Amino acid sequence: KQLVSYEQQLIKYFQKMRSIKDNSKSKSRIVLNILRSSQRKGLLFDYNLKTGFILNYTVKKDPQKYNISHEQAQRYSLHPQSVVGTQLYETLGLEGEIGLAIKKLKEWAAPRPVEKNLMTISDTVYIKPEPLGVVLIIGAWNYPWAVTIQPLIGAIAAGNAAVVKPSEVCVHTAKVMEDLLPLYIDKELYPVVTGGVSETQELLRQRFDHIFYTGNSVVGKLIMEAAAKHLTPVTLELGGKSPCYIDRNCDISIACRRVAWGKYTNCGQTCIAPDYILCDPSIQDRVIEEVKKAIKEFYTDNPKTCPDYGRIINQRHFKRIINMLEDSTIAVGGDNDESDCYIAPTVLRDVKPEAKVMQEEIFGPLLPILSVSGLDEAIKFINKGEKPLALYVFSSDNKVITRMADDTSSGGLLANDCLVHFSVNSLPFGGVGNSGMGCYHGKYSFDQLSHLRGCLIKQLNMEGVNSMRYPPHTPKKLGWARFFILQNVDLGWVGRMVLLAVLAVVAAVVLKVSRRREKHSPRDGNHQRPQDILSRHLCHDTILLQF
Ligand SMILES: NC(=O)c1ccc[n+]([C@@H]2O[C@H](COP(=O)([O-])OP(=O)(O)OC[C@H]3O[C@@H](n4cnc5c(N)ncnc54)[C@H](O)[C@@H]3O)[C@@H](O)[C@H]2O)c1
Ligand SMILES: CCCCCCCCCCCCC/C=C/C=O
Repeated sequence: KQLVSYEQQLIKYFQKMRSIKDNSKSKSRIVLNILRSSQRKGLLFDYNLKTGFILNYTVKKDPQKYNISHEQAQRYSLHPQSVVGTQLYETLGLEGEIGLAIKKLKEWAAPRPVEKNLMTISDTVYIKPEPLGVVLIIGAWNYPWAVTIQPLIGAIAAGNAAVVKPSEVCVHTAKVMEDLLPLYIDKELYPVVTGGVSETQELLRQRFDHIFYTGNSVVGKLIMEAAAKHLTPVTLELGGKSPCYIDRNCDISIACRRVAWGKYTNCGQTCIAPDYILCDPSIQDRVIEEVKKAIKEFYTDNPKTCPDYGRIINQRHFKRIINMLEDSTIAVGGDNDESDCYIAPTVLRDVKPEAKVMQEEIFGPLLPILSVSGLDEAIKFINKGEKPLALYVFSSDNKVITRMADDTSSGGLLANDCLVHFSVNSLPFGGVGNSGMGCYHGKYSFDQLSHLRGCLIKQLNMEGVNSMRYPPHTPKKLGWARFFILQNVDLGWVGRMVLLAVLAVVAAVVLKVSRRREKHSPRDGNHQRPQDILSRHLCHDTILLQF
């Protein structure tokens, strides 16, 4: 029944949409105008429930079609990962996010009651999440589905329209996205705009209600600058060098297998890949041996022919990464082939902080090891740099983990593993400082792309209670105000009813008493403390006890 009514609403809505004349100047302005007018119709929320079903249906019930896009992607080298790997790292998470949004949407979108003080005890006080309007989503190339569609799920759930701008670097994925998305979600509400820097800049000249950008920090600053012109809020999902401290006191073999997985997945082109290892020099050789073993276990003796080992996205990035090898000592790997954008899983030993590889985010399969004398020095080193997107610590000693958590700051912190926090949708995902601002995943995406509107609904009765805030202001009234405002209450349902009754009586009595006194005394005469009035006219102690 509900779906039929959505259907009817939609038919009416699209009829109206079609009648909107295409008279705007630029393409992006047309898109924005359409989105704005549709957003105002207030139909998005209902519509999105249905969209959610469709997306879910597509993913879960039509795997053949779903897989074809991956095979197609693979055929055109859309993504430098295996077909299965793409699903594991990219679309599995999306399925989870869609499922969660559908399951929780009503709960997330419902008004959220908040704590009240005595002043507002009889009012309805709540937060009402509402759509922001039109969101611009600018994706990056390294996990083009995950980092573009995941924010889109949040935007849809929160009732926004969204312009999706996939990265031009993964040119074929962008094309597939442009072709496929309109098959599943409405192209008028969620248009895909492809193109490079100039198209993105043209989009950025328009006024959006939120910009969700994933990419590097340099462009992040440009995005923020453009957004500032319209006071548009931004979410910046950036990168940086994510440190990995391996404590002497840990199972080095397991630690290194997990680090190798985190580093070499997608050929190191992961925003949260462990960028470099910090460890005591006494365990360096062991670390190298164990990482080497893990590389062989995951990618065979010849990673170049292993379908699970990726390639660097393009030759520009290939050259950038190879240049970083210049002043460091290779302990494992190092072989490469420019024509194939191949760089073997590589470990660098005894790396100095001044080395080239330590000057910027690596974003490739190089794993430098730097010596530190222990936890203190590791913390010092980490705190000298920018706040990273992820921070990894491997130790069997919980005190080491706690100290690392207490004495550093980063977007996320993971102990004894790598990457997996990205897949926990109850955790906020995002950076801090140079690694970004804002966060998403699960409910955090919904909240990030909603306006959390504070609402207080009062009735027009009980005016007596308000006299304490109306002029003339007197110390006596201030005393009452202090009493009513500073006491937060959470009495439960029964307690609230009792308190309400008591307050009504108090208010009535106080009002009556003060009116009688005002009749008999000058305007700013003897001040009496509220407590005195109470104790004289009511059973003071009983009331305080109830409070
Ligand atoms: N925090 C995260 O979730 C996350 C995820 C993936 C990647 N990253 C980070 O992203 C970086 C890699 O991505 P990238 O920046 O190479 O991706 P990219 O080159 O694909 O750029 C990202 C987006 O910015 C746009 N863009 C590029 N230059 C622009 C300009 N001058 N003006 C306006 N828009 C412009 C592109 O069109 C693209 O859509 C790494 O630093 C990585 O750590 C972060
Ligand atoms: C039981 C298997 C769980 C596998 C979970 C894998 C999660 C890894 C996530 C990788 C990161 C994907 C998106 C990254 C964006 C940044 O570049």
